[in-house]
Amino acid sequence: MGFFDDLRDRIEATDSVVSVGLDADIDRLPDHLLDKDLPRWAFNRRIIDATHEHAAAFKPNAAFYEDEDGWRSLRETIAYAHGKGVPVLLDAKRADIGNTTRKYADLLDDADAITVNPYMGRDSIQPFLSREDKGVFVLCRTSNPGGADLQSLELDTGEPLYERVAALCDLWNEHGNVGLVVGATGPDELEHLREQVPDLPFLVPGVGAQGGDAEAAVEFGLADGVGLVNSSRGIIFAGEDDGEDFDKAAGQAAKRLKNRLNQYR
Ligand SMILES: O=c1ccn([C@@H]2O[C@H](COP(=O)(O)O)[C@@H](O)[C@H]2O)c(=O)[nH]1
Repeated sequence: MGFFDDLRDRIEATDSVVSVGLDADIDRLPDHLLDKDLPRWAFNRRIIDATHEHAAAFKPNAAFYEDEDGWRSLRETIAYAHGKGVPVLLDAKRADIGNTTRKYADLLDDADAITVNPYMGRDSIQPFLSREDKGVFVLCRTSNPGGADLQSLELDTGEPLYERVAALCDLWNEHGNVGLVVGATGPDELEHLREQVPDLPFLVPGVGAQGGDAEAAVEFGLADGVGLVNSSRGIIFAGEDDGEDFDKAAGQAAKRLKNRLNQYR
């Protein structure tokens, strides 16, 4: 079974396409966790306990773990999520010359899927693509305000660059393990891309804190029912205070998002 088969099973089991983003920003963790050995791990464990029944996947962003304690926290987090039966997508946005990417691809020894950057071309992500049982989500049309600066540049064929990325990803999808990252903040682009590549599942970030379009995320993000709609801060920092109940607030937020998205499935 490949990543997207596992994801389909998980979506069916939880009746959810929610990706819970584990962006465990050390500066936003409740004070009472800061004296723990690994505060980010302590935080994530409680978030996972509170949200896993609503989570089709967990998506830690590597940026929040890139120090010694961070990597230990991330490894514990991934193992714990797996213990709950939840796939883990590492949002790392990696790629480099092939020799270097071969090392980056070791990240997939722990995680089930990864986000990658396509702008160095196929060889720069080939070591990820070759991991047939792992998912590879390629940045296509990102959710940030500057996403259009390069991604929407018109090529000599008249198509925007992000459409060329999507077309290439369709070609590179030899093992059925490729998806695209397309932000919920660009519903028109989501719609065009779904028409262009009907078989590629999307990871759709940008609902929640970034104010993206949840209906479009679901309508166009899923390929034959498979895809992920991510919220990070809107779930894990849903608790407004610094109190003990931060995990309860996260569980409620994950359930609310699941129900909201399910209206459109
Ligand atoms: O286009 C993109 C690609 C990745 N992201 C990442 O998703 C989460 C979104 O967090 P929120 O708190 O829900 O805004 C975060 O890890 C981003 O780096 C994205 O937002 N857009």
